[in-house]
Amino acid sequence: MTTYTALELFIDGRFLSGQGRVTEPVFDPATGRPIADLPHASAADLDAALDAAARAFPAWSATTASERAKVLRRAADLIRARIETIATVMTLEQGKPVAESRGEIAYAADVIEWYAEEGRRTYGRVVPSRVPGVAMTVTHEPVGPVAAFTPWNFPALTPCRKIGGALAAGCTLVLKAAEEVPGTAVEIARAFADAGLPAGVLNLVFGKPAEVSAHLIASPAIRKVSFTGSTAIGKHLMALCAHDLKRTTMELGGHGPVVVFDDVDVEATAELAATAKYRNAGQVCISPTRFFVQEAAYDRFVARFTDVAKGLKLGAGLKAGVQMGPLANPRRIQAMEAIVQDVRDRGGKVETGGARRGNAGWFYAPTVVTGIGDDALVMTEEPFGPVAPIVPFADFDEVVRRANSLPYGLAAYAFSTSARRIADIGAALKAGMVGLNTLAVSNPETPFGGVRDSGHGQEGGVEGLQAYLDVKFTASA
Ligand SMILES: NC(=O)c1ccc[n+]([C@@H]2O[C@H](COP(=O)([O-])OP(=O)(O)OC[C@H]3O[C@@H](n4cnc5c(N)ncnc54)[C@H](O)[C@@H]3O)[C@@H](O)[C@H]2O)c1
Repeated sequence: MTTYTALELFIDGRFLSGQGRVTEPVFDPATGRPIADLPHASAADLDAALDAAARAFPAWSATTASERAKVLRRAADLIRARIETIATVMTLEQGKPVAESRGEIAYAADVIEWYAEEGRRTYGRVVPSRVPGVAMTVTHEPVGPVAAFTPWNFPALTPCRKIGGALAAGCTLVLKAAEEVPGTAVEIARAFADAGLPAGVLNLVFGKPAEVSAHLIASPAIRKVSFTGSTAIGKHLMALCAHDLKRTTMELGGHGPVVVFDDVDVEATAELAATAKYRNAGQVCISPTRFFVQEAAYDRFVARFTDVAKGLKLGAGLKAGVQMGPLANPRRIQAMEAIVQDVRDRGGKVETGGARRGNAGWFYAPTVVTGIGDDALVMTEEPFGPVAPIVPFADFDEVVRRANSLPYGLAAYAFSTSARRIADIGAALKAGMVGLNTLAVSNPETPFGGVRDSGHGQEGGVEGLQAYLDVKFTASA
């Protein structure tokens, strides 16, 4: 019997159980059955978390960056030491293959460690003065208590990006993690508590998303909001933040174009693309999702991509050898059914998949669709699931126009052996992250974030730390 974890809130340094609180069930997406009850924070709990974050802020922001780094590094080490436990919890609640869970958790620990180090390098600068006798400096100060909202697709990495950046900068945090995947967030909070993080610096709450976000963002204590999720909710939260001009980081949806020119090794590129597309069952904001393949390479690309899709082993993520798990919630199943029905209604072709798999759980077959125009739903709406549209193109200018035609701008990719062409398309693609002859665009050291409807602000890299810092110019005579 595989064990899950005790679900609790974490407020002002204390773990609080569901006793006396409203709860909601958490499901195993591989079976569709409930595995635990999640306590919701009451309004009083949310106020306690806000109060704790506000009270802890003066002392935590005054702690030296190197002292903060020690706590962060200890938390990263504890997360690494507990990787098997946390990976099991994550796979049980989210569904992804346990090898993917392990990889994500190791990466999350690296992110915390990176922020610990980078926090010690927030130097500011001395500016050559125009006014004799007046010294001019630019320094950075933590923005204040932060409210953060994380989704269900990366239950460890996304919270750790926000926790790492905020804490390293000297901010305190109230985190509302996704209700689908609370166990991983609780395990992360335990690692920070065990690492000696002072009470109130990190608080973890759950509840009805709309109610919790409205409550937290309305608090004058909160000075910054960091959200990862859909564009529609991001816009809604920004409107709430406008009231008292809270700073925001918005990491929203994307629909990553992949442009494949006909001079590449077609089969190898198709294998790479398909493997990346179906990772985490396609529930990745930087997934390669709109495949534009030059005409001469098109048929071979579709054939090899489809072979990879057909060969993937589906199943519960804890089973050995499983390459793709279930979708994280039934909403994604409905979304896949709607976009594939739209393909059929338009006379498009389903090369493989196009249906649910199995009698239990939320499995959807790895799917490839062709024969559609750029106005098909699957081409205009982020699939956020295992459905891959592949369409042909003729020339450079045409494909640039089509790849840039959506309001999104998170990740974009291109493959060619021509150095000139790859440089040209890299410059032409409108996105916050561009992969040229690679699909790997996420590292702790590099900025992660989008443009236009994909949001603004970065997590990761120097920029990810600056997101939690205000700038102060001082002139001193
Ligand atoms: N950028 C990402 O990494 C990412 C991750 C997960 C989901 N998404 C987007 O979400 C869509 C599907 O996910 P969904 O069905 O959960 O969509 P959704 O829009 O209902 O929710 C997206 C996320 O926001 C949270 N949320 C919803 N309403 C909220 C509110 N009022 N205040 C604060 N948080 C709120 C949810 O708990 C969830 O984690 C996808 O199509 C994708 O665009 C993006």
